[in-house]
Parts: sequence; structure tokens; C-alpha cells
Amino acid sequence: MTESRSRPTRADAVRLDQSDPLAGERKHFALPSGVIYLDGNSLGALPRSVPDAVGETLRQWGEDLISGWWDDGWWAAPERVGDRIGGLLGAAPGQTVVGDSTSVQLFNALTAAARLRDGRRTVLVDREGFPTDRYLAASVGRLLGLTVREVPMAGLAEEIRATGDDLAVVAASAVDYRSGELHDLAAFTEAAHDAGAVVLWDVCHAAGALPLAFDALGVDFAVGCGYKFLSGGPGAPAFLYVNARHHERFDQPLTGWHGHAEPFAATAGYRPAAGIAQARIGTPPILSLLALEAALDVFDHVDLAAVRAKSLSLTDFFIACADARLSGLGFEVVTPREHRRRGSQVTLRHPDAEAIMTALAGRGVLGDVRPPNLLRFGFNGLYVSHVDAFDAVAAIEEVS
Ligand SMILES: Cc1ncc(COP(=O)(O)O)c(C=O)c1O
Ligand SMILES: Nc1c(O)cccc1C(=O)C[C@H](N)C(=O)O
Repeated sequence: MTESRSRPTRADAVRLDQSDPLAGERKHFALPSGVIYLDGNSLGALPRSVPDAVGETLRQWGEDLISGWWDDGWWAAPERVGDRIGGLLGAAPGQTVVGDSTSVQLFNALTAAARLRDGRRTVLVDREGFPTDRYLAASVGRLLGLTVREVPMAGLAEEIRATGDDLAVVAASAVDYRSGELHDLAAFTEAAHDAGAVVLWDVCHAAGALPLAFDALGVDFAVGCGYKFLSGGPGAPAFLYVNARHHERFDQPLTGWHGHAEPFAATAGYRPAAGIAQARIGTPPILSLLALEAALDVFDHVDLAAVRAKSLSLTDFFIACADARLSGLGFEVVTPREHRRRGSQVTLRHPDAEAIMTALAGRGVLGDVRPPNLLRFGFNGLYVSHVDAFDAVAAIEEVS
């Protein structure tokens, strides 16, 4: 939006906010006054719909006791909330389930993905991915006797072609958690399929921030967390997407009773439920799951395309402010400038990143640092404004 090279002013920010179609969404979040919250890519802000929903769940627990599982819809919640998240992923109902952490879902999905390509021995993993993804891939490799190779995203397409018919799985993050770079899901998914492999996307930093099109792209598996752009709260359960074409042969390692065809029949052996219900594991964290469900209410009246447009406008504006005010102070904008390569955060590199972020926190500007020298600023278009972006850069200039 702000293509001009001239130094942006606070009046520019005010004008952009005045014409922002999502400006009214901020009132749905309980943000403390005096805080500019640019860390929603780590932990989303508290939606005002959540406290009442948690209170209602506590009431159900207190009054309905065990019958809450059926009478209050707790048992069906993993698939019900999964379908609501699926709507944000471009996934038709019946392919997304919620429960457990992203790490657990990654382990389950990666193992199930490799089992779908039995006989192929190589797994390629995004080298710039979040540590948990790489740690788990290495462990799955040891468990199944697979070769796991960490590959930079820049060389991934070539590596996929070179590995050819030994390639079982490609596992990568849609958005780089450090740089904020958005990768080309369509191109990598197609390349993996051309090699006969399946793809597993970690969309922790994309879900709820930008439109995704899993079904249209033919994505095989995806996982993502509930606590970043979905604002489900600390420890919110993660989701798993399994494309319906894999449900027949899906074979997960964590065969817990919630994924059983007859969970209360206590049969001697494990028999998976039909459809996505087979991807359930054990008893889900109902309080967190229903908090996440309430947090999703905001997406009922908001179009993700508008959230994406707002995010790009905010990050454009932040980058323009940074170019104008910070480039002489040792900062470098790490995040790609092309819209198609940018997620919903801006990362700045500076040798004194830690000290600068500490000073910013003292002024109520909250982002985070990833070692050794990256300052991350996340932009959730539902509650961050252009004035926030302007004031944050002004604060960075002051403390640097
Ligand atoms: C890309 C990515 N994957 C996974 C995780 C975390 O996994 P978990 O929810 O299991 O802590 C994070 C952040 O915490 C992340 O940024
Ligand atoms: N998952 C986190 C946690 O349990 C504690 C503090 C921060 C986080 C994060 O979300 C880190 C995050 N995945 C990142 O992008 O670095």
C-alpha cells in the first residue's frame, strides 16, 4: 500500500487506519492499554469471547460432570473445532482434527506420512524450520530407519528432484519463523508429488494470518498450532489436516483409544475410526480446546483475504518506516519485500537485538528476539494498527 519512498508520517498511519475495513475488530481483543502488541506470532492476544466460554465450560464440568462429554459436545469437539479451522485452511469438512501439541501432531503425521511411502527411505526437512520440527524428524528417522536430510528451502526443489524415487516425505514450514519468509506451497507440493512423495506443511505461522488452499493444492498433511494467529491461548491444542484421499491407508503411530472405531468397546486390538476421527489420540484438553473454539468466533464475520490485505498493508508500512528511520542505525530488514514471499511478521537484524528488545519492552512495545541477532515483530491484522506500526518504529529509533 505504502509504495512511496518518502518518510512516512504518523498522519499517514492515521489515514491508513481510518480506511481500514478491519479497524473494528480490535475491540474483540482484550489488549492492555499502553501496549503495542507485536508478538501475536508467538502468542495471540486474548479474544474477549474466551473468558465467558471458559467460564461456561467450568460450569458444565461442575454441573454436568461426566455427561458433559456428550451433553455439552466435548466428545465431538476435536472434529467440530477441526472443521472450523479447516475452513481457514481451504479444507473441506472431515479432514482436520484438533488436540495435543504441534510437536505431537508432527510426530504422528510424519510417521504416518512415511508409512504411506513404504520402501522409500528419504525424508527431506526444511533446514530453517522450527527446532521441534527438525528434532522430531530426526527421531522419526531413527525409529523407522529412514535417512532424514535437512535442506535449505532455497535448495529444496533441486533436492526433491535429485532424490527422486527414494523420496518418501517432504516436511517444511509455510512461513519461516525467523525471517518471516512465506514459501511457495503450490510449487513445493507439486514438486514433491512429481517425485511420488507426500508433503507435510507446518503452518503454525500461516494459519489464521493468510488464506490457504490445502484441498485445491492437494496438500497431503499439515499441522499448526492454535495459539498464534488463531489466538487460542497459551498451550492451545494444535490441529492436524489429513487429506481425505489418505484416510483409507492412514496409519498413525499413536493409536490412542479416542481414535478407535469403538472407543468404549474395550476391544482387544486397535481398530481405527473412519475418517479424520482416526487421527484422534487420547483425551483432549477440553478447557483449552473450547477456549480455542471461542477464539475462532472472530473468523465467522471476517474474510481471511481481508486479514491478509491488512497484514500486508501493516508490514509494508512498518518496512517503509524502518527504511526511513532505522537503516542508518545498523538495522537490516530480513523479511522479503515481495508480498508473495512475506508472511505476517517483519524481522530486523541488529547486533544489539536483545538489548534493543528489552528497552522496547520497557516502552510497552512487545516483540521478541531469536538468537543471535533477530528482532521479530508479528502483525495480526485483527488487532494491530498502522499507528502501532509507526509508534513501534519510532520507539526502536529512540532506544537504538
Ligand atoms: C513452526 C513451528 N512449529 C512448531 C512450534 C511449536 O510446537 P509446540 O506447539 O509443540 O510447542 C512452533 C512454535 O512454538 C513453531 O513456530
Ligand atoms: N510455543 C512457544 C512457547 O511454548 C513459549 C514461548 C514462545 C513460544 C513460541 O511460540 C515460539 C514460536 N514458535 C516461535 O516462532 O519462535
